[in-house]
Amino acid sequence: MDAIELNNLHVSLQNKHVLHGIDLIVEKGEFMTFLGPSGCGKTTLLRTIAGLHQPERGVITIGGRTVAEGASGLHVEPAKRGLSLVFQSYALWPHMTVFDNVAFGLQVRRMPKANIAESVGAALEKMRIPELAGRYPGELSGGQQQRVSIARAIVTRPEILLLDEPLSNLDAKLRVEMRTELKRIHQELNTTIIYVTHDQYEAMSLSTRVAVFFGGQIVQVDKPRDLYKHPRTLQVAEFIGNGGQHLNHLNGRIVIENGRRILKTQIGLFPLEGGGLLHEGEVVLTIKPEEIRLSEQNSQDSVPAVVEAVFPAGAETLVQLRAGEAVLMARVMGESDAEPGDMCYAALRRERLNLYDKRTGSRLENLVPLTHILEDTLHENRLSYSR
Ligand SMILES: Nc1ncnc2c1ncn2[C@@H]1O[C@H](COP(=O)(O)OP(=O)(O)OP(=O)(O)O)[C@@H](O)[C@H]1O
Repeated sequence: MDAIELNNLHVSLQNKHVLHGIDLIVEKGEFMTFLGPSGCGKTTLLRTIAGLHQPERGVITIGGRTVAEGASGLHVEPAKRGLSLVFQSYALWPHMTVFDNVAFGLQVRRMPKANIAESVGAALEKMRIPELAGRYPGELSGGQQQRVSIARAIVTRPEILLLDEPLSNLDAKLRVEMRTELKRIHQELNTTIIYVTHDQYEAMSLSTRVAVFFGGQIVQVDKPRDLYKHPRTLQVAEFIGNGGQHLNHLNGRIVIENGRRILKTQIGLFPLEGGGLLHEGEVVLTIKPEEIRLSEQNSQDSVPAVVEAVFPAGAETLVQLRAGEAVLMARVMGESDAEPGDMCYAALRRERLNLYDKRTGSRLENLVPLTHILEDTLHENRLSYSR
């Protein structure tokens, strides 16, 4: 059974229409991340699932049970939805010890004292902080407080754990540490997790699937690697992976010549395979810097290039190339011995190129993979390409 099903959810807050028709199925045991820029509605959706907001339209089903319905006004209260919510701000009670903070939810449920002690002990153990039981929140570091807030959320053994940017108040080192902990907790508890973040790295490294939000809508739901390989829109492509930093964009045009569709770009001509966009039109070709390989050898998939600049950055080196009329950024692992002025070939991974309709920003899914570049037309192309 699916853990959560959202059907055509619309949510307004103080007369502001924040969520515009959300459809989503979260499967049992998933680690689903809501990813998107600030203000796109991720937290609002999380809180609506938790029962802190009521949708004006649409239906929320948790474990097969309808817990909210806009049309009828049905609203199951948060405590009866079988889920726990962890806030960015930890929200611990300062006047209570760690033990009492974690025990609170069990005391409310009138669990016998001995069982409470056992459950709290197990939750603190799971978060690797049993020695902190007697301390007050004010005596803890940010990372320790966040561990306590997660212990408090898992102590009731919820079916579903909702985490709202739980790592955003932690410093970089603690974030890495807690990310590892969250992955472990998910594997050990096998709980369904919904996680809100605007950090692509967190989303990619933790999730089984990622839902990408823009402007109150979900624009793509995919496994991290599929999202990375084939963002569905240009907007998503720019947001994913380094926030789109250095993503190479090439303007191009699809033309039909002798019954064949040809993509004309500043770096060459590409014959196209597949369906989609049957007419001629303006497109954008995106190439990730890590998918350009520098080579001394020419090949079917490479274009001649000149090194313009080299930017060593420790674990990787960015190499700026000029290919035809275009500037391309390539990312090379480790050090590179390339030097400005070097002639080389930029080999492209064809299956990783993405083509987008320039007008709508949508990916032309059926037009990839591209077949090899027509080398004999490169020269002609440079002369004839015009936007
Ligand atoms: N209580 C509220 N009343 C009115 N508008 C609100 C309220 N809460 C959020 N909003 C608005 O709803 C929109 C979505 O906010 P939300 O907090 O869900 O975004 P988010 O994607 O989680 O952003 P962030 O990453 O900054 O937390 C924003 O434009 C915000 O200003």
